[in-house]
Amino acid sequence: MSFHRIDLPRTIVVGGGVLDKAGSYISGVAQRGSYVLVVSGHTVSSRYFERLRASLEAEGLTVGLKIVRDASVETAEEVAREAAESRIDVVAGLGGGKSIDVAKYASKRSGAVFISIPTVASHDGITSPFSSLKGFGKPISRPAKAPDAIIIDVDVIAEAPRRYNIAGFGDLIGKYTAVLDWRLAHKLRLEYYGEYAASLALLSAKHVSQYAEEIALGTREGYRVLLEALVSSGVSMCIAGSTRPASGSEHLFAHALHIVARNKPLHGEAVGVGTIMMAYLHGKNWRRIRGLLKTVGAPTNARELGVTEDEVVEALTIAARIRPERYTILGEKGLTREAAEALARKTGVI
Ligand SMILES: NC(=O)C1=CN([C@@H]2O[C@H](COP(=O)(O)OP(=O)(O)OC[C@H]3O[C@@H](n4cnc5c(N)ncnc54)[C@H](OP(=O)(O)O)[C@@H]3O)[C@@H](O)[C@H]2O)C=CC1
Ligand SMILES: O=C(CO)COP(=O)(O)O
Ligand SMILES: [Zn+2]
Repeated sequence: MSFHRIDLPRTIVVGGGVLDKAGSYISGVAQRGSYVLVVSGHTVSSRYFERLRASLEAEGLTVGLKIVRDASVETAEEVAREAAESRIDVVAGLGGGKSIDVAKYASKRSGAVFISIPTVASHDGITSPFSSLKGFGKPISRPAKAPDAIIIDVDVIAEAPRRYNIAGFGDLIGKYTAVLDWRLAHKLRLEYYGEYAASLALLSAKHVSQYAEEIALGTREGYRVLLEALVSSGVSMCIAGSTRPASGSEHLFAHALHIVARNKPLHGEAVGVGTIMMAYLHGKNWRRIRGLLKTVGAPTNARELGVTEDEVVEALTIAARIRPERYTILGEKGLTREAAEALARKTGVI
């Protein structure tokens, strides 16, 4: 049997106000005197960094801050270099997917402990052992490491703009088609397929679908369900050893749209709309996917995404070329312009 290694997150703390006790929760992975580099964005660091710093310093840790604007390969390499040169013991990602991906990559490259502290429920990179970076004209997924600790303050998540938290629902709905694509690649290309990882990813999509109305209301219960599902979808990537269970043709569309769109939608928003169209191509109930997205108030068409019809069609035609090694329902050559336009019209995306 071929070698397959699974690294899982070690400690997960979820609850109200846990940001102020972060230092005590990471004492198992970082000793007193350790140097912690917090990687964060402008908005998030101005709101939450001082609270995090106080809680870490209270446990005898030394704390620094690195503000990042993007999750490009260049930024991730720069932070990794700084972390290695300054002999950082712990890298903590505080923020959305961008900050967490850069921190995760830097911790892997520098050999530091990695702490994931999401401030929005917008993506499942919270737990995944991969960093999705932008570079060389297209997105790339780099192996990084599963978090040594994840600290999720539900009060912070509840304060985040609703649009970001609803995007997390879109990222999760994407697992319906991601898993279909993975099975297809297994059948047509004999690609490794793990039933357990696939089932776990699918479970996260089903779980949030069942609670769509609760999530729409923005209740504590709704956030709890959303966060549980994001964490377990990330675990499915740990188990699979790739992002396959969580990323298929709907993600290729989202990545392509990120490249061509002038106004870039959120990752999870684009994934949600991609899922409607890819479910149609798979012969599945795409109207149900659209209905679920509508229930939570997520975008379901180009106008709501803030992109043009032409950008949607363009993204559909280049999607298969974004990651040629990842076989999906889009096939090897992808869609012609005519087929792309017909698909987007048929599903009401344009
Ligand atoms: N590694 C993986 O497996 C995965 C990675 N991803 C990646 O994650 C990214 C998507 O993540 P997403 O979070 O949508 O995007 P970003 O991290 O790009 O954006 C999040 C935005 O929300 C702001 N923000 C975060 N928290 C708060 C808060 N509490 N209050 C107010 N504003 C807040 C941030 O501000 P600021 O930055 O200014 O602080 C930032 O502008 C994509 O690059 C995607 O590829 C997605 C899924 C899985
Ligand atoms: O977004 C992801 C899973 O939700 C990660 O997938 P990618 O490999 O497409 O970057
Ligand atoms: Zn995603």
